[in-house]
Amino acid sequence: MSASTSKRTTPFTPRSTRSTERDLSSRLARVPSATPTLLNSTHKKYKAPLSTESRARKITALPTVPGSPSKSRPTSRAGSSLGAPSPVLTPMFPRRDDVEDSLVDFQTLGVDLTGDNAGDVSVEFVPTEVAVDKVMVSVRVRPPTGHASAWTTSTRDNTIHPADNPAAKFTFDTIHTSHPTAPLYLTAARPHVHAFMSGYNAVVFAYGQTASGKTYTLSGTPEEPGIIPRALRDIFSFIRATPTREYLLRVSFLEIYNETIHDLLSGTGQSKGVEIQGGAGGEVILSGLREEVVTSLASVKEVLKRGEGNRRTASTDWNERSSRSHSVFRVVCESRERGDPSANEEEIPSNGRHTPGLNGRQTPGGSRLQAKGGRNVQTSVLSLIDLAGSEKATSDKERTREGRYINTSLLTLGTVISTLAENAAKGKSDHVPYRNSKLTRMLQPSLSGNARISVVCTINPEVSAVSESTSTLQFARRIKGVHLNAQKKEIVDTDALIERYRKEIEELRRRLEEREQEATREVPSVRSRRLSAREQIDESKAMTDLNTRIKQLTRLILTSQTVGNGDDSRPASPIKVDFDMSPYQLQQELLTARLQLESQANQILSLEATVSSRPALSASAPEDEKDRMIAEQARTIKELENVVKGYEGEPLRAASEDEWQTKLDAQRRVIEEKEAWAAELVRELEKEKKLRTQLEEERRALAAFVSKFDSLGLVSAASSPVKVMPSPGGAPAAFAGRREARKVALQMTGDVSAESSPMRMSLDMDLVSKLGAAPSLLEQMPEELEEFDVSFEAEEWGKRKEIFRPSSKENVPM
Ligand SMILES: Nc1ncnc2c1ncn2[C@@H]1O[C@H](COP(=O)(O)OP(=O)(O)OP(=O)(O)O)[C@@H](O)[C@H]1O
Repeated sequence: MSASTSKRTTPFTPRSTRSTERDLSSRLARVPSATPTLLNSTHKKYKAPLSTESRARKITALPTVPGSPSKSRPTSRAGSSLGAPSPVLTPMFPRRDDVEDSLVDFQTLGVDLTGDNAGDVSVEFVPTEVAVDKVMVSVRVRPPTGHASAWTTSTRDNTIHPADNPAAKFTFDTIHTSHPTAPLYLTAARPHVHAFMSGYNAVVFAYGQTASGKTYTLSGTPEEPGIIPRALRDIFSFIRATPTREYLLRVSFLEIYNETIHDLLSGTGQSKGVEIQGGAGGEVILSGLREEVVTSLASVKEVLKRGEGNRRTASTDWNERSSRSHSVFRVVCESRERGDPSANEEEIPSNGRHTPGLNGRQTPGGSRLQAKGGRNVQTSVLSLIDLAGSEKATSDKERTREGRYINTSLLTLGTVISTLAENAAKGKSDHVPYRNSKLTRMLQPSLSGNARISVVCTINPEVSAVSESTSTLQFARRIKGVHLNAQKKEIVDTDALIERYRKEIEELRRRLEEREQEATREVPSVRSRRLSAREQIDESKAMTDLNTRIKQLTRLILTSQTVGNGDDSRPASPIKVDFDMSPYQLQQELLTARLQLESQANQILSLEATVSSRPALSASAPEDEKDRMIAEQARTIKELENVVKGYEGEPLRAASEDEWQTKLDAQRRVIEEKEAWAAELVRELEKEKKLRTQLEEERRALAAFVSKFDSLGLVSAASSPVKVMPSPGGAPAAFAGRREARKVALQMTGDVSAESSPMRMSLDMDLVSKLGAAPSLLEQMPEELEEFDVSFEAEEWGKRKEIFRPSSKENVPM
């Protein structure tokens, strides 16, 4: 959709003062695009689609726009009456070859038009029928705004001609020039709606230049409802007035935009696109198109509103809200005769239980449902089409592109109509180019003759639009020449939804009956002992599900007794409250009920657990046995209370104290053992400390001794004639040499035993480092011996005397 293209807000609101538009809006807000799927999802066992979307996928041949009844299905005897005129209705118009003479005077329809022209067309159904072999053509001239109309009309002889050219006269079935749509509806659409309800396919479409009033005619406004809302009201009136039949209605809404079909009910962005496929016998199948079952005027209005909201409209040079697509609102009606109209088969007891077969009552559905293979089902389709208007190129590029698609498809429609008219007039069978556009392809079965067709050609009264209006009138005249031969489709159709629902209801009732019989076979007390609470809940849930499903399906099938009267706000009976609910609301109700059931089931389970934890005592046990058990329970409770309160003197408490004392003693023993171990550790630690102190003292004494000894050694070395020369080992080697010399000297004096001298210990570097004592003498030497002269005469280096004094931080050169 182009950026400038907007969604159309619904132009349709019921006019009735009792209608609840707010109520409808709130319903709409809660209805998702795929409501029937939700509903199905909760009924896995007993499901049947309430929407035929899924059905379309399964059987691929939706009964959409059925063509000739040449389907390879068995036809009943009644099927042989295909194409025969309805025995109930008498043709209102004589068959005439001269289409110009085949005019309709709505005054003869027996409908009072002096009253309400806007909303409630009728409450009572009045059978009418139109000429069946010709397209009904009506012209509606939009009331002029400001200046005089460029056209002169006569509603007496239904003629129209340009105001300045009386010779160029056109004659049609009816001419309308007024604001109200009711007169137009009564003549141009109502007979077709009735034909549709009687089993014929019907098409009503509006054709005309842009801004000439097509949408106004089809959809209308809240004040002036158009053909679609009026037709829907009439459909429900028809059902109410026909007690001999039962009906199933489903609707779909699509648009053809830029030669692509979009499903207006599938929600924005969700549409996968609808494809046209050929079916058996010239049928056209719209695969992927969603159909929704409707059960009341309110529910169908909700669908209409949803679809209208999804239509593409935009402001153009000529129309502020121009339709940029062809829209098709389709109603499919399946109907069949009822067995005994006086018996209200749909009535279900308010408790939701329907126990047919019990107490000698009749089998569910009565004898009519016993017939194997079902009965004749009539299927017909009503298509209400708002075509996009032909237009010239506009200032907007996107609008021009759309306009080109619109004009092309309208041109194809014109060509198809011309060919058909020519074929009919001259008895030819020239190729008809249906496939040149989606619109004509989709309308092929209807345009081929198998539908009652009514066209409303809308005219813009402006002088500037005369040539476009003339072209519209020429199209209208051409289409009058198309020959129709609509046939009723009445066959034994096991695929028909109404038949499938009936069968499912039958099956569900049988299952329900079986369960109920099984439940009542056993004595309730025996049964409750045999089944656990959970199983009983499951059983009851399954029965409730069956009942709910039966009710839902039953409500989808409409009869004169069950269908609402079209009043949105005041249901006629408690059951009809549900009739006004959308499938989504029903689904929500079901979910809520299920949640309640679930929570009740949990409560029952917990109660069951409580009961099972109690001592088994049957209700029939002797009284003294009961008393004994009660007394025992009371004693236990008292003992427990005593323990809690710390009451003394009771044997129970004494036993408990002994137990705790034993535990306490054991704990004490553990603590004592741990304390002894800790004391041992402390003692060991003290020992270690002492040893460390002793070693530290020895180290200090040794350091002092070594220092003193070294100083003595150096003095004697200085006085010695032997010169100390740098050796290749460096200072460490020199010290090692001196140490050896000192050792020898000490041994010679005999003052100190080499074995017992602390020096030996201090020289044991490994031990010192292990004890963490001060570094060895060698390591300490640079700092501690600073006052001593440790310089060397470096005679070898450059043959000159030089004092080499290493810094305290540097290593002695090697
Ligand atoms: N018979 C009528 N009485 C009163 N107002 C009308 C009538 N017909 C059309 N109008 C008004 O004329 C305007 C254009 O009408 P509408 O939108 O129905 O035209 P359209 O043919 O559908 O145009 P498009 O093809 O561009 O969608 C609207 O404002 C509508 O209310």
